[in-house]
Amino acid sequence: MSKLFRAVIMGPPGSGKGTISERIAHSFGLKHLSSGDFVRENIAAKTEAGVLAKTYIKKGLLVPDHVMTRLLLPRLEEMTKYSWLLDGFPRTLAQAEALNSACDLDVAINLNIPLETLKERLQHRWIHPPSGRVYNMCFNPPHVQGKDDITGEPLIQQEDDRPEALVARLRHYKDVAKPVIDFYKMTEKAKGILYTFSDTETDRIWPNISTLLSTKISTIQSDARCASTH
Ligand SMILES: Nc1nc2c(ncn2[C@H]2C[C@H](O)[C@@H](COP(=O)(O)OP(=O)(O)OP(=O)(O)O)O2)c(=O)[nH]1
Ligand SMILES: Nc1ncnc2c1ncn2[C@@H]1O[C@H](COP(=O)(O)OP(=O)(O)O)[C@@H](O)[C@H]1O
Repeated sequence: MSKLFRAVIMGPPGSGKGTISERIAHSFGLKHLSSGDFVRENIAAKTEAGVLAKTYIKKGLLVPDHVMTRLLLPRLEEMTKYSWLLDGFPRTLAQAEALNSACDLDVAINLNIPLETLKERLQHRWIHPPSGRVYNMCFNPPHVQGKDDITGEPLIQQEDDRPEALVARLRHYKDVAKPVIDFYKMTEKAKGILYTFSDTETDRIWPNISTLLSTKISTIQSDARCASTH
């Protein structure tokens, strides 16, 4: 049986995690797990964690680590038979440590995108909340302006995508993300899996990520074949 492949993708708001995660899931057959989707599912299901998470999200805050970890780790338990890409978790050092003790990661992708690019992108981002589909008037516009391609339902712009809200979000992101990046650079078990990609265009970053994952996944599968023949 080929060894499973596990990866996380990290980056500031607007850096292209969702966009690139979809391409990775499609190209490599990995399950795309989004922490934001898990949060929304729990809110919709009115679970204890969901009700608590909602109070933080309404204030534009991150959900506390113990709530997020309690919400996410059991979901990963259900995925032990799958290769997956986790998007939106970890966002803090405590989350990175909890994930590291729960499972072995093969790759941690870090997107390093300039502030001006993030502002530009988020000003033109429109989403279809029920499905989470993401559009951008400059990058991947909907067929009909303001309407979701699949359902025709209205698209919205998120409150915290406004330029003035973004500055605060980015400052907070920088504060919490640096210890996570250092964790993947230095921790014995985790180090050596961090790959950072810096550019302003997803279409230039994508070939490099695709090459990295092709190499990593084929190495894991050939190692698994060798192990099974010995
Ligand atoms: N102009 C342009 N827009 C892009 C590019 N890549 C992605 N976008 C668009 C898609 C979205 O409307 C917006 C942000 O992309 P994503 O939603 O994939 O970013 P991410 O998931 O990191 O944001 P989040 O953390 O959910 O706020 O920018 C690009 O290379 N050029
Ligand atoms: N790993 C996480 N740790 C803490 N809060 C999280 C995490 N992932 C998602 N959330 C919460 O859920 C909200 C929605 O997440 P997401 O859909 O990824 O949107 P965004 O990150 O762009 O705000 C976040 O704003 C945050 O409050």
